[in-house]
Amino acid sequence: MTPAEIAPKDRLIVALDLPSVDAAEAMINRLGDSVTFYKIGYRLVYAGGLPLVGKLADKGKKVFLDLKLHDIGNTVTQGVESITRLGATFLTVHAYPQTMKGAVEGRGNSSLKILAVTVLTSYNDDDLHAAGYRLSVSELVEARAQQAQVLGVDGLVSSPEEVGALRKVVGHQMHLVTPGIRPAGSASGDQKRIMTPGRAIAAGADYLVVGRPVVEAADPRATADAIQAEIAAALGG
Ligand SMILES: O=c1ccn([C@@H]2O[C@H](COP(=O)(O)O)[C@@H](O)[C@H]2O)c(=O)[nH]1
Repeated sequence: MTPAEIAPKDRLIVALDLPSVDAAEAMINRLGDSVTFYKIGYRLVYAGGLPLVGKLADKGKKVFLDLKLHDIGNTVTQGVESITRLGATFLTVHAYPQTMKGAVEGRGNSSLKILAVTVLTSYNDDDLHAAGYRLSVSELVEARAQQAQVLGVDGLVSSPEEVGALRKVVGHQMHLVTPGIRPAGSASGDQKRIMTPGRAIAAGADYLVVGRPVVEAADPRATADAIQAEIAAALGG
């Protein structure tokens, strides 16, 4: 599927960052048919949520498994080989060359897509420097994107701020997936590189990941519907 063919509704990925499988299932029921794509990350996986990947896939939902793997290449390859059997659509790894190479090998010809996390959206230039990097966020994101593309990675996770530049680097062959999304007026929390849903789509993002603004909303379904309407409007729909 080319980016232009992705339906507006399917571009919203709701992060199920909830404390238990029961809480996640309750949220999925509340969101009903308004949300088609979910992200499962550390919080839910370590609370016993991994089987939800298959359950959601069986219900026709897509799942982004946000495990952000990073280890020696052989271990990553073997881990990803196991993950190909779970039914997820996307899996994240950190954008280090050995890690990305191992993940692409492990994914093989399966339908699982590997996304490389370029620079976490909670980091700014000062945070990168404090972690020992000499490059700015935008320089490191672009360098890692180039490496990811050469290694055969399927997509990139970045903030929406980098999406315009990334399109010039990787064209339309890679999925661009952006957390750091904040509807106007919502709290940024620990996110430092943020954009509204409409601006992120206009910048060229394929998929938007939204957690707290939806799952902590008084009315999660109405919030998800409003984000999808903003996405459709930005696409000219
Ligand atoms: O760079 C990254 C990579 C992953 N994430 C994840 O996305 C969601 C965002 O949640 P919000 O509540 O909307 O901030 C969360 O699960 C992160 O682990 C990211 O934020 N930035």
